[in-house]
Amino acid sequence: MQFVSTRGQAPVLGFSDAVLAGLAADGGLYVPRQWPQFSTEEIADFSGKPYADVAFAVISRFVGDDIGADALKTIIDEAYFSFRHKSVAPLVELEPNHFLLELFHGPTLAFKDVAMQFLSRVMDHILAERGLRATIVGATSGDTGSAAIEAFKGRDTTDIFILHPQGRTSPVQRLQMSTVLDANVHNIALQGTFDDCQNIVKAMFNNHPFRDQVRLSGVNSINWGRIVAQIVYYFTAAVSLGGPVRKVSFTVPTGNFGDIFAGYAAKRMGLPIDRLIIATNANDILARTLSSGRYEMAGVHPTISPSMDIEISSNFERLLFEASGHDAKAVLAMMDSLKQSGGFALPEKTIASIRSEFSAATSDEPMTKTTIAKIARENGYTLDPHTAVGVEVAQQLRDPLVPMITLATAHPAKFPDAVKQAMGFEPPLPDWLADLHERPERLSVLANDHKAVEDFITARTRV
Ligand SMILES: Cc1ncc(COP(=O)(O)O)c(C=O)c1O
Ligand SMILES: N[C@@H](CCOP(=O)(O)O)C(=O)O
Repeated sequence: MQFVSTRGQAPVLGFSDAVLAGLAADGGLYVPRQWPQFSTEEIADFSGKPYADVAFAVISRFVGDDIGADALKTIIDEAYFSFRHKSVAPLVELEPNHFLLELFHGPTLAFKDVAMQFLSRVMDHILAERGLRATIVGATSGDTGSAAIEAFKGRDTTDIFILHPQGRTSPVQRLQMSTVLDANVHNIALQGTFDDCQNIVKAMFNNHPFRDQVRLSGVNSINWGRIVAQIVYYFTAAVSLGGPVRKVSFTVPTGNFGDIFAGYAAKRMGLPIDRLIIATNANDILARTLSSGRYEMAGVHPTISPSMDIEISSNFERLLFEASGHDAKAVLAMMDSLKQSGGFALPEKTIASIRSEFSAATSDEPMTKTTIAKIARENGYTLDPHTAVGVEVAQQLRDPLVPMITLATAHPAKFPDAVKQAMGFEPPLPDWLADLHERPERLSVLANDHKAVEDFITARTRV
């Protein structure tokens, strides 16, 4: 399997090299040159199989010969062993023909665990085989960081540096990161927004001498190794509702577009999906783009769903590449315009292609709070604020005849203040995190300055 950059100017890589690279050398994102295909019979055969077996079937198509089948199987089995639900990603019926895909049964209570538990083991395997160490960086609005730190803590092959926007995560999210005191873990509270954190991460990848010196690698969904693991649950969910014979739709609370892009990938691989619905919070750049055909930055506002407070939606670049028929020149022009002027117009054919598969809508702050309260009252289910954005949008746009699966991306206990505002009480943390607020913290506050972050990393990495 070969991976190409969305900007067309970086070397074509195999799976292991694409995973270690994170971001392509030309600033683009790696995507498979061709989508592996599953026949209707192969998809039907996933029915009733353990999650790890479906994961192996899907992921091995992308890995090719880069990792032996036995080693890959062990990596996948170990990755999902730590999940507290035997199905890993169970479906719960919320209302007739509307289901929640619970993705928060991993160690840090968010969907990021599904990919991160896999990615840390794959990276460890590749680095150990090559006798190398790497410096891992990541930008987080809260969940990627905690999942990455949990997955990489204590590993011999990596030092991990996670940037979060100071004061803009929930306290539980911050503590899940800053109370991990392993020597290879470094938390940076950046004086800026999530987009500032992400820009610094991308700038470090684009600083080639620095990138080579510290052997930089990334854990955000710009890394194909994240997306590949997220494709799996689209298959397991659809199959348990009658797929591939019956089409289903998905609504995905969206920020960086990694999760919904994984759904798009599943569709390209043969999974019959009717609509992919992008659910945005008040930071609605993607909903505006679908309706106007222009991607236009307008400033990020803090919301009660902070993990989606994002305006530079990185993986949208992957969709632009696909929807423009792999036109890397057109993607480069759009990304240049975004950098220069904060926006770009999508070519008519590209936006038409996107609209043929995706819809989008917004749940603003009052709507999200009302949805949390209403679903608790009428359905007896406590939603986290990100999932509530998804549920509200699914209810706005769904076709009642097509099963709708809304991705439940986090556990409500990660966002106690938001849930309390809506319902009047705080959902309790699970037992293993009950003393989180008493644990000692370690983090470093840094200015929103690319050079300061590079200096911090250079002084601490053990590559
Ligand atoms: C709880 C939660 N929901 C939704 C999202 C949005 O997912 P994505 O960035 O893949 O679009 C995030 C952050 O990524 C998140 O942490
Ligand atoms: N919401 C994310 C932002 C980063 O997204 P990623 O999927 O690209 O890692 C977070 O929780 O950090």
